[in-house]
Amino acid sequence: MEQFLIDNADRYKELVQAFKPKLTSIKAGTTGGGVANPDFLVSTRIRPLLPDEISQGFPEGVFSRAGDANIVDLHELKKSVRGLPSLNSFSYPVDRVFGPESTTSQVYDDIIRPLVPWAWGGGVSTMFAYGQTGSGKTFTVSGLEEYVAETLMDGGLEGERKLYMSIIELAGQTAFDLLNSRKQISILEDSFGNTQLAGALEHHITTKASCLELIEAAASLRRTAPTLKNDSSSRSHAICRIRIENPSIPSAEDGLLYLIDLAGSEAARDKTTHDAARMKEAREINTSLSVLKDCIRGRALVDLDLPSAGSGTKKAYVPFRQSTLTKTLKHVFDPAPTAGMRRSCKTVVVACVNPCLADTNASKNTLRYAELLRVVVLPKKAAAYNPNVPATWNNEQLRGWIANSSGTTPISADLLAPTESGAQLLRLPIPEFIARCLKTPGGGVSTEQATAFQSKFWQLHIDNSRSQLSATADNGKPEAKLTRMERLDSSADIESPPDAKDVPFKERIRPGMVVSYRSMGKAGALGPKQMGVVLSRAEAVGERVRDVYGVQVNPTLSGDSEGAKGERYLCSMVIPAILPGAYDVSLWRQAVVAVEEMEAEIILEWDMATRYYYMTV
Ligand SMILES: Nc1ncnc2c1ncn2[C@@H]1O[C@H](COP(=O)(O)OP(=O)(O)OP(=O)(O)O)[C@@H](O)[C@H]1O
Repeated sequence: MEQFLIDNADRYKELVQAFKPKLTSIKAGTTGGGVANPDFLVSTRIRPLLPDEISQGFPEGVFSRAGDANIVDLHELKKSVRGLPSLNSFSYPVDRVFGPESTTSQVYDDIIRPLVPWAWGGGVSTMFAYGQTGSGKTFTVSGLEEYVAETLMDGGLEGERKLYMSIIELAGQTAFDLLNSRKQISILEDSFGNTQLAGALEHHITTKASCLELIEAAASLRRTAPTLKNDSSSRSHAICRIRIENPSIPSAEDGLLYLIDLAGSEAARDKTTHDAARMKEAREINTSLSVLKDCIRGRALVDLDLPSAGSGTKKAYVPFRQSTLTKTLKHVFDPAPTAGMRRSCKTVVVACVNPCLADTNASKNTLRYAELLRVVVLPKKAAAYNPNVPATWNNEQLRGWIANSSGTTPISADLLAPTESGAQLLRLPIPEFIARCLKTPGGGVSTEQATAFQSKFWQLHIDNSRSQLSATADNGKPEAKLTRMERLDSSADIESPPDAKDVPFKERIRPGMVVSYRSMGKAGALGPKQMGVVLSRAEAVGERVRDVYGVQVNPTLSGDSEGAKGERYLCSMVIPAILPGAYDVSLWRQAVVAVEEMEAEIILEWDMATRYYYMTV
C-alpha cells in the first residue's frame, strides 16, 4: 500500500488541489450550529511532515482547511479495480485547528494561556495531549510547559501564591514518581474522598529555572521503548501537576494545573511487530484512553446539565474509577462535590495528528476520538431577566445586585464582576470570587464577609433551581413516564411505612437508615450530636476492618468484652456541607455506633439541584 501511495503521489496531489469541501464554512467558535463550550475546548495540532517521511516520498494526508479555523480535512487515495485511483475525503469539526506552520507559542496563546490564571484563582485547569505515537504530543507538551512556567513566574499574575510541582508516570496500573528516581507510588483515595499520590514528592517551585529543571529531570526518566514510528516513544501517561496555594485565603481549595502527555495510541502498522507484553501494554493504554474519553465527555455533559446521549433524561455518568489515569484525575472528573463544592474546571484537549498519507488510518482514529470528546452546546435564547435568578442577569444587573446586597461595607462590583454575567460569576472558582471581593478599596471587606457573600449568591441560585425542580415535579410528568427508581423516590410510603411511627426506631434499625447519635466517651460523657447512615451490624464485617478512629469494628473478633456488649452498627458519617442546612454522606468515613448512643431516626431528602441532602424531619 505504501508503494502504491508513493507511485501515485502526483495524481493524489492533483485530486487534493481539485477538492471542493462539502461542509460550508463554519464560524470560529461554532460548529454544526452549536457553540464551543469555553470551559472545554478540543483542538487539533497537525505536525509538519518529518524529514524521513518527506524523503520516502509520502505526501500530506491531513490538512487544516484554508480560511477555516475549525475544520480538519483528511484525504485517502483509493485503489480502483478499473480506472485511476480516486480520493476518499473526510472532514472533522473541532474547536480550533493548528496547521503544520503553527508554532507552540501560537497554540499556547490561543488556547492554553487562559488555563493558568484559572488555576491561579483556585480552579482546576487541565491540558491533555492525545494522539498516535509519533504525532507530536511530547513536542507540544514540553513546549507548553515552558510557556506555563514563564506565565506562572513572570510576576504578571496578581497576588502571592505558593507553587508545588509533582510529575508522575502511569504505566498500566502502576505509578512512578518522575521527580524521585522513578520510585513506585500509590494512587489512593483517602477517607474524605480525595485522591492522594501516596509517596510522591512535591517540589516547591519559586523560579522559572527551577520549574524547567524539574520538567527536564522528569522527561529523562520517562519510560521509553522503541516503536517503528518514534525511537523514543512514550509508553506511559506523564502527568505534571502544579498545585497553587493561596496563603491569603487559607480555607480556600488549592488551584490545580495539570499538563498531561498521554501515551501514544498506536498505529496498526506498528502493532505487527509487537510481542505479547507490548500488545498487553497497548491494550491497557487503549482502555485507559477509552475511559478517559467517557470521563471527559461525561463531565462536560454534567457541567452543562445535559443527559448522556440516548439515555433520555438520565444524568451523564462519569466512570472515573474505571482506570488509574482517571482515578488520579478525580478532581477533574468527579461530578460530586469535594468539601462541599464541585470544582470549577477548564479543560483543553490537543489532539496531535501525524499528517503523513501513509498514516491516515491512525489519524482518522485520533480525529474521531476528538470528535467524540466534543460536547456542542446549541445556542440558547437568553432567558428573560428574573431578579431572583442570577443565571439570567447581565453584567449591569449583576453589578446592581452586588452593590445593593453585599452588606454595610459594599463589595466593589467593578472588581468582583468587571465583565461577567450572572451565569459566568457562578462558574468562577470560589477562591477567585473571595480574592476579588477582598480587593475592594479601603480594606474593609473581611474574608468572612466575602465568603458569606459568595454563599448568599450561590444560595440564591440554588433556591431558584430547587423551586424550579419542585415546580416541574408539581406540574408532574405523567406517572407512567417515571422510571421505576423515580417512582420509588417519589413514594413517601417506601421510606416510612404507615405503621413505622408506632415501632420504636431502635427496633427497626436497618441498612440505609439515617440516625442521629452522640458517642459516649470512656467516662460516660456524651459527645456532640452527629449523624450516620447505617451500613451493617458491626459483627458482619471482617477482622481487619477499622473505623475512622482506628478501632476494630467487629467486637467479637477483638476480644473486647466491653465493646461486645449491646448492639453496634457500622455507619457512614453524614457531614455538614458548605451550604447552610445541607449535608453530604462521606461513605469512606465510617464509625461504629452503639444502639444505646442513637437518639433518633432522621429522614434526609436528596436535592438534585445542589446534590446535597437536606433534613426533612
Ligand atoms: N510541530 C512540530 N514541529 C516540528 N517537529 C515536530 C512537531 N511535532 C512533533 N515533531 C517531531 O516529531 C517527532 C515525534 O514527536 P513526539 O516525540 O512529540 O511524538 P509523540 O506523539 O510524543 O510520540 P510518542 O507517543 O511515541 O511518545 C519528534 O522528532 C518531534 O521533534
